Amino acid sequence: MSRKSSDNEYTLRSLSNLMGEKRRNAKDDSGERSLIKAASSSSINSQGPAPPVASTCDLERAARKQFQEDVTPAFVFVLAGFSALGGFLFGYDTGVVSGAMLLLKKEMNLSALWQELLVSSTVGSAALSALAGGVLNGLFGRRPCILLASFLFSLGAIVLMAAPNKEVLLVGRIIVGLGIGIASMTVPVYIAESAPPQLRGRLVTVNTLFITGGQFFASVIDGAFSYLPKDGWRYMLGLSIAPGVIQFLGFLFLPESPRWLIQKGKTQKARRVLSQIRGNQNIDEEYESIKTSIEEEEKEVAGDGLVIWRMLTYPSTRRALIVGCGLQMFQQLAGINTVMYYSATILQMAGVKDDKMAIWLAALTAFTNFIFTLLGVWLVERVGRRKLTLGSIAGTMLSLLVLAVGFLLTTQHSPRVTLHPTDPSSPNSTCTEYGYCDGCMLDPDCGFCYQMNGSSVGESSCVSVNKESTSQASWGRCSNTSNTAQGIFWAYNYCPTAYSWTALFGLILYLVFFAPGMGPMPWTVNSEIYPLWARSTGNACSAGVNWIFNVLVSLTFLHVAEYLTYYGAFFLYSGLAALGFLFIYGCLPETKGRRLEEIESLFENQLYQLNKPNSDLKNAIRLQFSKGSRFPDGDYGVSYISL
Ligand SMILES: O[C@H]1[C@H](O)[C@@H](O)[C@H](O)[C@@H](O)[C@H]1O
Repeated sequence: MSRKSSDNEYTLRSLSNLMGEKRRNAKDDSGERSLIKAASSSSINSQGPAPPVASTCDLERAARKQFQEDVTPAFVFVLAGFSALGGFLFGYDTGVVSGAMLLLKKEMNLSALWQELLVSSTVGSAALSALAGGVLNGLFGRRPCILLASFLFSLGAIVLMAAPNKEVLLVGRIIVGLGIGIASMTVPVYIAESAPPQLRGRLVTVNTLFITGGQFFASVIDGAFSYLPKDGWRYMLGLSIAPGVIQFLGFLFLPESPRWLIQKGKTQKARRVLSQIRGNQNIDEEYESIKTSIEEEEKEVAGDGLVIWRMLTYPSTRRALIVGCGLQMFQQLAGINTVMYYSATILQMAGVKDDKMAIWLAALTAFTNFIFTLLGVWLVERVGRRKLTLGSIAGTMLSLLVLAVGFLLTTQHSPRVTLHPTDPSSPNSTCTEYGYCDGCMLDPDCGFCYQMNGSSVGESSCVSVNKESTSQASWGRCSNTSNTAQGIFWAYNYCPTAYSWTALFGLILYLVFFAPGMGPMPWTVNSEIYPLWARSTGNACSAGVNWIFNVLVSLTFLHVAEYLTYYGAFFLYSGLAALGFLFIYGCLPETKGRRLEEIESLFENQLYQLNKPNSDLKNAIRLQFSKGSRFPDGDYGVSYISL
């Protein structure tokens, strides 16, 4: 018998067992029951074509529902929820700092260098601890790492809340960063290793939903506490203690990953944990398959040396590592954090004049990012990782083009500077020399002060910005924000033109496309593509790459914008997203519905595997149920029954 037909037979047997199981469990008088019965009898009776009693989609839906009822005890959701608090803290602590900084720089009189230090120290230490997290995960397991991360989050929150000076603040931000790095690489792995295959993508993606949820919550807290006359930043930075402590307490009771336990030879404990997280399911088959694959892995990759070195030596893990790190790199190169950071300005450009609104507008952007990540949670098991990521990066690339064209149009229609007064406080200021708003707005020391004449820009000047608060000029008509009532406006970082709305349109389009795919998929895919022996190291490297490129992109954005102008910067990001598309198209296989132990094989002969998701199972079903009737194209998400 050929390999292919024996595979099909195996799949059919699994299908028929599953259906048989369902038949035994099915309740009287259920429509689904008759579907399942018909399916199972035709599976067992493979003599000739069965009558097309029901569409394959109905069958699949029925099977999916029944199967999920059978195998998904609530415990898995509790476990994923507590773990994803790590994602929430990642989002909260990276998001809250922008609002806190507005208050801190006034209260502590922070120089630009200190502001920069307080923001990037967290991302920098996250990069280091993500890399170190690989070793910790391998040695001590996932649970102690999550406990450590939540301890660091809570400790960091206390230090930040009580900080008497900027030096202590810096220590607090570094501690929090160490927590973020460890959580960012451990949580997806822990969820992926505990979830049943048909829910794995969805549950890991929930972690990114929590990241964007944390960012949204942070922006709301920033808005709310910005009204406090004093010490608002202490609440902003300290609030993360609550989820940190909840996660810590929860993880005192949650179990270690069963796969890590099996790898360490703690087989009894592993069986206990598997039974706990699989509820009434028989765990023997899953346990044996994990154990066998670990034993095979150990035989194949036996040897000393650093794991990273062994990963680079084996073609399949090398490819997986390239795919994982590449995805994370392109996620950041597509400019998500720049776009989010710059969103308030983009919205102001589009005509929102009230300065106090800026902080709430940033919340709106974070909310869009959050809501569309939810779409990703819904889509990931329906369309699969590959299609979702490809669609997302293609849309991201187009939206970046729209943003670039929007900025190009605003540059081309940049208003003239009509007045050139002398700055009384600093007569040598170069601001007043700019001829057009465009040059003025690219200079970080200057802003554009203008009067509206109906719908067009009237008298205008370029003057120096108030260093304390960029929402007003240091002198003249725009040094008093109440002048807006008389039609006098201050534009810092942007130029008012009739085309400004195009950038807003680009921003929304960007988030709609980025959030469901490029936001979560790099994390989700990385949690599943490495074999167990390489999983901690693989995730550590790819999370490290994510953080390193995060720092790089945010630190270089203003310089890039200065050299290439804003539209040039967005054209550049769009080009990078196009490269990302080619990379993903060429390298990312579909992992949906497969057991973690099967996924390594997808990287063995990449070209063959890329477009072959679940084809054996599809063929099997097609053979059994659809002779003579059309089997629609596409992936049905039936793969979870390929036991
Ligand atoms: O997946 C997340 C998410 O997209 C966040 O919004 C972003 O700030 C992070 O950098 C990214 O890793």
